[in-house]
Amino acid sequence: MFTNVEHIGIAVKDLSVADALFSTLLNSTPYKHEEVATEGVRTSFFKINETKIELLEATRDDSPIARFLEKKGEGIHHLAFEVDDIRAEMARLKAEGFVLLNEEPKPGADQKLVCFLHPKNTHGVLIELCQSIRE
Ligand SMILES: CC[C@H](C(=O)O)C(=O)SCCNC(=O)CCNC(=O)[C@H](O)C(C)(C)COP(=O)(O)OP(=O)(O)OC[C@H]1O[C@@H](n2cnc3c(N)ncnc32)[C@H](O)[C@@H]1OP(=O)(O)O
Ligand SMILES: [Co+2]
Repeated sequence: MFTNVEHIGIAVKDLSVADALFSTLLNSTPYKHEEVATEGVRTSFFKINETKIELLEATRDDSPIARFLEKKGEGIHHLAFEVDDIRAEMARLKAEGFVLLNEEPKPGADQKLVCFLHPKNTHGVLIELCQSIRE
């Protein structure tokens, strides 16, 4: 089951520059910085009540974020939803014809298992499914 919007992912060229802007904008500071080497990204997370913003900078030229920036420039990169059972949702969505970009849940940032759906089947929006990893 989809339970809530978990975060909005924003691709940025320079994380420290974007951190400063979003800190001023939100009158807040990031609660976490985390590198996810498997994705070739460095992230910064802001939280306002239950709303999370994930800023993403590429750490490698072959990172999805690097390619996105190359093609589209900075901007909203993906919409992440929290799910209660990522494997069940992946099987359900695959059966419904959505294209899973990873066949197995993979480690994400902020203590999550994640899966991405190809934007060609979701009206041009890259969708991420996130399930919290129980401590
Ligand atoms: C996991 C850590 C963290 C977390 O929250 O835990 C993250 O969120 S990490 C985020 C970075 N990782 C990913 O995005 C993984 C999933 N993404 C991919 O597999 C690729 O980026 C993919 C398949 C979406 C696009 O791959 P690529 O850029 O190599 O292909 P193309 O350039 O040919 O793009 C194909 C087609 O899709 C359009 N596109 C690409 N990225 C996006 C996007 N973010 N939103 C919407 N559309 C996107 C691109 O423009 C092409 O469309 P076309 O009409 O053919 O030009
Ligand atoms: Co994300």
